[in-house]
Amino acid sequence: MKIYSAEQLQKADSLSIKNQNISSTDLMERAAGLVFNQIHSRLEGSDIEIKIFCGIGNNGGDGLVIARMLLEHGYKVKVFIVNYSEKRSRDFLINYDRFKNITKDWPVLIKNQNDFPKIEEGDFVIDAMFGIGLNRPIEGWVSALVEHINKSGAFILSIDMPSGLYAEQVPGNTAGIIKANFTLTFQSPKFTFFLPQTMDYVGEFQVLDIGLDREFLAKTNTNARLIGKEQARLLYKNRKKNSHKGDYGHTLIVGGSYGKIGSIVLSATAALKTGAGLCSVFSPECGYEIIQTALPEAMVITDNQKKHLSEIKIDFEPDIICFGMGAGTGDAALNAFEKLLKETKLPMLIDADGLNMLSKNKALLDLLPERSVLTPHPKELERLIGKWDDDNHKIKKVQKFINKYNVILVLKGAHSFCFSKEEIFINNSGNAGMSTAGAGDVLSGVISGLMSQKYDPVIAAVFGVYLHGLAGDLAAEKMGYEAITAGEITNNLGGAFLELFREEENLN
Ligand SMILES: NC(=O)C1=CN([C@@H]2O[C@H](COP(=O)(O)OP(=O)(O)OC[C@H]3O[C@@H](n4cnc5c(N)ncnc54)[C@H](O)[C@@H]3O)[C@@H](O)[C@H]2O)[C@@H](O)CC1
Ligand SMILES: [K+]
Repeated sequence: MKIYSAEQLQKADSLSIKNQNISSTDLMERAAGLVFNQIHSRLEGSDIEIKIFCGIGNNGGDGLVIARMLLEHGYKVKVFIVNYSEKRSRDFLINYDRFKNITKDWPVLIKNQNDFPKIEEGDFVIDAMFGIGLNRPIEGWVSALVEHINKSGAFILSIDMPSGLYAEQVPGNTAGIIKANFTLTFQSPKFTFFLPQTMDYVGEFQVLDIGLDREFLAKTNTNARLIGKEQARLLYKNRKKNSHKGDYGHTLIVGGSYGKIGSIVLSATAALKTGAGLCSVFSPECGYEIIQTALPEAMVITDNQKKHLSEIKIDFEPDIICFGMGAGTGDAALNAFEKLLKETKLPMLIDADGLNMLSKNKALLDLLPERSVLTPHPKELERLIGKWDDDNHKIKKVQKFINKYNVILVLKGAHSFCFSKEEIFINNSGNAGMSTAGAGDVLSGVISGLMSQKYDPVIAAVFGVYLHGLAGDLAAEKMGYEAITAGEITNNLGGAFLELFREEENLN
């Protein structure tokens, strides 16, 4: 799903009005109608009082239409107009009058702190103060009102976006942003819904398709795209009936050190469970029995050194080399890595201590084979590219880095971001139970397994991250978050492939 910018959505908005021969008021009615349906289907006529805070632009206009529809369906509604300026939008004014025409309980104007209403824990609040039109931080008493709402303990539903949040940029100051429990957003999720600094303001979100101009949306390129099941399914490559293990490639996993052999076992298992035809593991000598016992399907080659890597000698050509898990960053391992980089042109995935070695010796970055995949978590990224001021700055730095070294970078997080030169792919699978030791090793194995099957490195990264998250979601369904271990993610990879093609039950 493409993630459009506020500017693109505004353009789509005006084009739709022109091409569909409707007024902007009609479009507002349509958008608000979809919000009403969602609320109505959940509240089912409940007699709870709904407090709606409307701004004076079109987000506020949406709020007024929702208020009218709720009132017409018998809900108890109290509308407050956050009257921060006299520049009311045309559609706000039209809907202000329409609302006043159907009730004697007219909206209450809030003009300063003295007008704040009482909001209690358990209240239901709709936030329709600001949407994509916000172009500067919320200040003064409006910011105090946001705090007042946030502190109330009420359930907060934001319309289009939490008021105070921008669509693309992290605000300099996070005071004055609504902390929503749920956000119903129009046409496209907004980029800030996925950034670590701002995602917590959004709560859960749902996208409502308000039918903006299809042609414009289809031909408009976006900087970022959200990857859910529908998008991931399209990335899957069928296995042919007439095939053998050689058709699915040979993954070589290189890493491990004394006490950290488990990491490469996890990666190798995940590569095989993702469909690699063959998998070899290169480890220090101490890994030999452990790997052969834990994973009889893998072949094992060992270093001359017992406890750490020192020289990576192999007498075959794998399809992908996955390097770094549990390898440590000692001089011997660093030399072995440097020699490997100098000698190979094979596609590579670099993870964990492989990334730390690159950070320790930046000259090695120039030796990376083209379109290698790097999979850092935030700390590893910071070592690699240096500190950043905020999430937008971080993204700019990553983009500069991947262009300079011609690599693909997966930044792991609650929503992992896959950076390619062309686009950012934001992953929408996975859960907090996956924050567990070894989950990253499994991810490297999954992506390597796909690369060995000749998935393009960008697709392998995007698809691998999605599958890994989906396997974690399946694990969570069976055992809850806390009991998920890295091995459980791997155990659910098969289920994740099946889940990709399971049709959702249509309850409508
Ligand atoms: N673009 C679309 O696709 C559609 C938009 N709709 C609604 O319209 C919203 C956008 O409406 P608007 O463009 O009127 O803008 P908003 O309602 O988001 O903001 C109101 C106005 O306040 C002013 N403003 C910005 N920052 C301010 C600040 N810090 N303090 C005081 N005033 C400030 C701006 O001039 C802006 O026009 C969307 O978020 C959505 O809710 C829907 O009605 C349906 C279709
Ligand atoms: K809002």
